[in-house]
Amino acid sequence: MTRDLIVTVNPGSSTIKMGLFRAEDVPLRIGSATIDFRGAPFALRAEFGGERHVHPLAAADRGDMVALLREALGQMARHVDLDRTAIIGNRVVHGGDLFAGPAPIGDEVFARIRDFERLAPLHQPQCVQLIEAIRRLRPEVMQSASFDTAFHMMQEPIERRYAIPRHLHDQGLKRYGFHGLSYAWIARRLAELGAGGARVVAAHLGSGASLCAMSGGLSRASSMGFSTLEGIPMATRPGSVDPGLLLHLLGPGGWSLGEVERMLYHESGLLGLSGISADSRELLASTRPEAAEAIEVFTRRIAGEVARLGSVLGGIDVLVFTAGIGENQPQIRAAVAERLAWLGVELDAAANAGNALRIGAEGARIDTLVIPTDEEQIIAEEALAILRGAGPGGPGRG
Ligand SMILES: Nc1ncnc2c1ncn2[C@@H]1O[C@H](COP(=O)(O)OP(=O)(O)O)[C@@H](O)[C@H]1O
Ligand SMILES: CC(=O)OP(=O)(O)O
Ligand SMILES: [Mg+2]
Repeated sequence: MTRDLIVTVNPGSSTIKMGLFRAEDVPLRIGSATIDFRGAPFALRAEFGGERHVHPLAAADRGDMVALLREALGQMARHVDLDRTAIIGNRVVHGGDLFAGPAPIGDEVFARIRDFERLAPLHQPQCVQLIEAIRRLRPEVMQSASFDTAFHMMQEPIERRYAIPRHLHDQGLKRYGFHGLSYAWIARRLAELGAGGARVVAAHLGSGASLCAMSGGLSRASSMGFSTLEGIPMATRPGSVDPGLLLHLLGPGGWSLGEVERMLYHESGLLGLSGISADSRELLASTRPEAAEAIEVFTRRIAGEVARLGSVLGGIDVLVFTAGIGENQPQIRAAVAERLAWLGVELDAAANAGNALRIGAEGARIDTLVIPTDEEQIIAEEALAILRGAGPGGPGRG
């Protein structure tokens, strides 16, 4: 049988997004499926050949990834023959400094991926469970890992330093940055649009959110650092907070480490600020002042980070919005743009309302773009490179 399919698996904080590609010279997407954890029962939203399907899933618990994945693959197999799968490409959020590119997942690489579980507790454990579940369900299929951190490894070393004692940096307590697969896609699209040489700040605003300064198609700085907590507020994460606040909770406040961790990963951000919802769509639809306040903190912090990243680049030519919120929420883009008018950001209201590619006003000093991200395409291409033995790899390949 010809094995001509690539399956991609992208575990995010609120969804697992899967892609199906035909292994041509450039992998061609033939379908998508998303396991959505927002709302019960869990559902698989799929699209094959332009047709959309919603399959409710019986599995009600993220804890049993084998059951969940078995069911999801079973539903997908109604649309496509999964026995033709040549490789499954996984998004792995944290690769530390060990992986500058994709790697085939053998025992050694898998062990290294597991070492980073504590550093990305919202993502890495789920990703480890998925890799294990695939090994159980499809042991004959090769798996590859595509790392969020890899794209940022080209940053100048000084960008990756915290102002803490040098020996801690040497132990790996440094800034890594995430959403690199998304930024790699954005960098490629910018090159296609003739903006490959521009000084760019890209804002990936999804459930997790970060910004990246890029020039020459490379990452120069990121708002996220050591873990997926730093930077701007997110759906349920606060972004940067004064570390003194955490010391206070852990000391005089009497909180346990687990309680602090839960607050930081699950109870803060838009959810914590509003007390209403982690979903920006619900906050924009709400008339409650707490909802407006949450959106305002979010947009102020995004604008502040754009300005900071601009200082790394020595100026900004292009501002890019991407991911769930960045691609679909004109009000949020408009509020950020308004705060950056002094820098030369100005939107065309109609283009912004229509989520157009070019949303900047004619003649504005900074071009503002909406570029839909495609992490799955990057994962599929890296998986194909691994399959063909051309991937750069990490330690202990295979
Ligand atoms: N039309 C939309 N479709 C999906 N998500 C949207 C839309 N509009 C806004 N969003 C926001 O985007 C977020 C999800 O973004 P996404 O990039 O898919 O996140 P993740 O990959 O982290 O799960 C949701 O929390 C929601 O608030
Ligand atoms: C790194 C991260 O926060 O990812 P996501 O936005 O997919 O949750
Ligand atoms: Mg995501």
